[in-house]
Order: sequence, then structure tokens, then C-alpha cells
Amino acid sequence: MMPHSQHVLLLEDDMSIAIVITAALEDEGFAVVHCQTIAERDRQLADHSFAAFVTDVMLPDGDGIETIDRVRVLHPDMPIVILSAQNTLDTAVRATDTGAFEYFPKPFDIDELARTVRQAAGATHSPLEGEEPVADGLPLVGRSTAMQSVFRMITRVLRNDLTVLILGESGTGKELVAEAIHQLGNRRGGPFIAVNTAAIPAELIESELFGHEKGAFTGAVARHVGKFEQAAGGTLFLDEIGDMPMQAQTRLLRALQSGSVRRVGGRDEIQLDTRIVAATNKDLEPEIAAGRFREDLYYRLNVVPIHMPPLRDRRDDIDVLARHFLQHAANEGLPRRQLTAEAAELLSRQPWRGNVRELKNFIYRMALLAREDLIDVDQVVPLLTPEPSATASGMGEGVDQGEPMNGHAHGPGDIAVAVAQWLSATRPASGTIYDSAMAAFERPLFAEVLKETAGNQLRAAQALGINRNTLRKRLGELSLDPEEFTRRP
Ligand SMILES: Nc1ncnc2c1ncn2[C@@H]1O[C@H](COP(=O)(O)OP(=O)(O)OP(=O)(O)O)[C@@H](O)[C@H]1O
Repeated sequence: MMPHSQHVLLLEDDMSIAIVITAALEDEGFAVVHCQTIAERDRQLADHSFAAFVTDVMLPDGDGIETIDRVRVLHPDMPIVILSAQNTLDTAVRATDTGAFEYFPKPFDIDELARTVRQAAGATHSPLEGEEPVADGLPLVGRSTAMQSVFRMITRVLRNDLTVLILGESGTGKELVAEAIHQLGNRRGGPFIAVNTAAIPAELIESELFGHEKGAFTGAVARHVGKFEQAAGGTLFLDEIGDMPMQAQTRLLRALQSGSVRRVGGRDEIQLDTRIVAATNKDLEPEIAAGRFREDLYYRLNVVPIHMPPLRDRRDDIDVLARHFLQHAANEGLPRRQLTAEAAELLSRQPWRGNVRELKNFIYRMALLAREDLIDVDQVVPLLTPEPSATASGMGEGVDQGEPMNGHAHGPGDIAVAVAQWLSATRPASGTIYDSAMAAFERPLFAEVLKETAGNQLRAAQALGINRNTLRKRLGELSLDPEEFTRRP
């Protein structure tokens, strides 16, 4: 077989995509051989070798990943680049596990693809190790570009033990990502031990993490094996790492540096065999500047950072998450519900300050309380302002108790009616409804709180939980004069 050193084989059944990719690869100096089916691919590969192979996954005659073994048998060293419209973590992992050089979820940047093929064709190919099957159906969903980057980062750490630091607001899915790394990675046969470092009293944290010997301190009536040792062969997930007390940070750093731990009151060094995944919802840089977080520990942990964007910055995910949670709620025995496109659209415009956790709790509540199985906007609106009694508790297993839900409100009808009246009376221009509504809501809210504090802006800002300068600025913008409230009527 004569190698066609500058030929690339492209398997893509969508002609318009194939044309664009061919043009970009030709610009990179390749000649492209295009085929549209797995059968054609196999015929080409039986007769020729190529500098690289670019392949789609869903093809008219089968799955491009499932049949990739046949490609590997014929051309074990040919770099493979996989393109996929199935933007799930499962596909990302399956693609990576083929030992592919790179995986591109669609839509992708054509120039980046062409550059990658150039790199692949030039590289001595060293596929990622590990061709074992992986657990599928992991419940980490998302189709936004941001989540695609998260999936890609996850696939990069599955076949190594690098320390991962997951950063993001509360409820964005940090723990779920840590679990995915464990379940899909090399250490899935071992335990996954999660420790919320913020929830353990400072004086107990060292013994919790590192263990203690009998009699190490008052109350240490028996030997205790710490979380590090419990996680041997598996993964230790250190949550809320930004809240760890200083002394424990020092011990943790020492453990990471030496690769061993010593139980409190013990003499033996115990070798560590644990992958560390840490997470925090705090911005660690200001914590370091304020002297509350050790900079050297930060660098030790921040080997592979994974950023979980807040849900409001990846609104494309809301619809798929909502449907995913409805499905889960049904699997757990709640009524099986569906959302109309308009209701899903309304959900995708909500602020979701509690992120995915808040959305999940909302969906479970909706599955329970909706009047009809097909849920439309009119059923969603009243639920967006829940009654205090309609809390997460007692609403099925899947309800996440981590955070309060989107808050206390009047009876569900009140605000919904006010909103409907306001909307029909004001009719803000399309594209400005959200901002106008927020401004309309803020005005009476600020007035109410200023009334309570007799015009005292500092106390009002404290009560609202916002910065005093922010309050002053917003009052100016809303033309609200705090002087008006200095004397109660
Ligand atoms: N992408 C996702 N797909 C499906 N479920 C998700 C996703 N992200 C988060 N969840 C669910 O949302 C809830 C909150 O997620 P998780 O506990 O992982 O957040 P977190 O960032 O670790 O929060 P905290 O900082 O408060 O600990 C969980 O029930 C989790 O299963």
C-alpha cells in the first residue's frame, strides 16, 4: 500500500458540511477523498492509507465510532478526528476512548478543525490509552458550547490522575462533574469519597481527612481512618475547598506534596493512592490576596481547572435540562409531564440564580403541581412564584435539598396576575420585556424596603442584600428619592 501522505479521508454524509470541510482542508494543503458511507470508507481504507481520517458519527449505514475498530485494524497509526452532532458527554467519551486524535462537537470552528488535521497529520500519533467500554447514560446533560467545553475537559482527564479543580457558582453541577470524572475514568473500580470541607467543624477537619490514632486527643476513643485513606484506589472529592481552615490547608498541601499522609497522633507515613478533585464556589484569587487561602495550595490543586458557567450564561441548556428532569421525575413516580415549546422558552428566560439545582427543584415541583400533563405557559407562571409551603421537602427523592428554592412569595396568583396586567398595560417593545419588568419590579420593591427603614439607605441595602453603592445608583436610575421615605406617613 502506497501512503498518500497528503491525502485526508473524509467521511461525512451531509454534503453541505462536507463541502465546507473539504475547502478548509484544501486550504491547509491537503487533497480530500470524500465518502458518505461506512461501506465506502472501508473500501477506501482497504486500498489506500491516508495522512488522517476525519469522520462523522451518525452515518446512513451505521455508527462511525462503533465501527472504528475496523479502521484501526487496517491502519493502527492513522490519526482520526471525530465530528459529532450528538453533543452528549457519552459521545465525547466514546470518541475519546477510540484513541481519536481529537473530537469536535458540532457546530465547530472549521479553521480549528483544519489546523487540528494538519497537526494530526504531522504528529507521531499516540492515541490515548484505555479502550475499555465506559459507563453510558451519565446524567450530565447540556448542549451549550460552554458544556461542550466541559465535556471535552472531562475526557482529557479520564486516562490520567491529574488533580482537577472545578470552579463555579453553587448548583452549577460541580459535584456531578467530579462524579463523572470518577465513574468514567481509570479509577471507577475504586471508591468515590466526597467531603464537604465547609461542613466539618475546623477542629475536626484534620482528623476527618487524615484520620487519627486511638488516644490522639480527648474523645479519640478508637482509631479513625481518614477520607484520604478511605478513597484509596479511587477519587477524593474535596468540596468547598475555599472554606477550608488555614491549618488544614497546610496539612493538605503537605499531603499533596509528599504523596503521603500521617494520621493525627500517628507516626507512620501512609502512601496515598487517591485522585484529588477539588471544587469551590469562591473566587480563590481574592481569598489568596486576603490571606485566607494558601497560594501554593492553589497552584497544587489548579492543575486542570474546569469552569462551570452559571446557568444564565448557557441558556441553551435550560430546555434540555428541564426535559431531562421531567423524565427523571416521572421515573421516580411523579406524573409524566411534557412542556410546550413556549413554556420551555419561558423557563429559559428565568434568572435561575440557584443554577441547575434551582431549575431541578422547580421542575420537580412543577411535575407534582401542574394541572395538566402538557404544561403550557399559563401553568408555569404561577409556579414561578411559589407559595412558602410549596417547598422542596417531601417532593420525591430527586429533589435537591442543597439550596433554598427561588424564594418566598405571596400566593402564587398575586404576582402572576400583577405581571399579566402589567404586561398587557405597558406592552414593552419586544426584546426589552425582561429589563422593563425587572425595573418595574425593583421600583416598588425598593420603595417598600426604604419605607421600612425610614429612608435609611445603608439599612435598606443591608436588608436587600445588595451593595450600598449599587442601591444608590439604581435609585438614581429609577428616579426614586430616598428622602421621600424619611418620615413615615
Ligand atoms: N448538567 C447537568 N445535568 C444534569 N443534572 C445536573 C447538571 N448540573 C447539575 N445537575 C444537578 O443539579 C444539582 C446541583 O448540582 P451539584 O450538586 O453538582 O452542584 P454544585 O455546583 O456541586 O453545588 P454546590 O456548590 O452547592 O455544592 C444536582 O442535583 C445535580 O445532579
